[in-house]
Amino acid sequence: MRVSIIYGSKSDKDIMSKAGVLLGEFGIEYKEYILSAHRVPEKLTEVLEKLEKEEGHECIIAGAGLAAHLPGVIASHTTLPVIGVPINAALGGMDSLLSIVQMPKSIPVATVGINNSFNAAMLSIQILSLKYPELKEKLELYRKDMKENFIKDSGLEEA
Ligand SMILES: Nc1c(C(=O)O)ncn1[C@@H]1O[C@H](COP(=O)(O)O)[C@@H](O)[C@H]1O
Repeated sequence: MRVSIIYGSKSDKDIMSKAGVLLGEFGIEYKEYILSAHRVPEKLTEVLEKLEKEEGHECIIAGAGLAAHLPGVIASHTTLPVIGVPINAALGGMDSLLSIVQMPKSIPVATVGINNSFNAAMLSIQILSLKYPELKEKLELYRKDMKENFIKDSGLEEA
């Protein structure tokens, strides 16, 4: 099982790398690519073709800031699920959020919160868990631990 993490500039790296950390914890193979629909459109098409057809990637996480066309353009080239991460490069990230979430009918991008690449990874894991039962088990365990830790940390045990 493989996931691609694609982002528009090396300036997005710190935010987007958090997705890889979570995927790694779940034992999911991933590859990071810095690609831009605006700056290297031909290269983007080339890589997309390869990652789906030759490398068997099953889900794509795509992050970009400013006029964030990258996730939408990626979605237009593939039927793999694309999860968009709006990045705060200006205007608090609102420009990017709106660019990513407001896709025209037929080409959706599942959009998470601004800078929330962690949730993008989580959603990709949930999507893959439909196909891989061992992943579903790990997710259920993750949720159980999260709940227990929340109860412990917030003092709810005593309540
Ligand atoms: N939105 C896009 C695209 C695209 O959509 O193709 N390519 C780069 N970018 C974004 O531009 C911002 C500034 O990039 P630089 O820091 O390289 O100038 C980054 O957040 C990147 O994702």
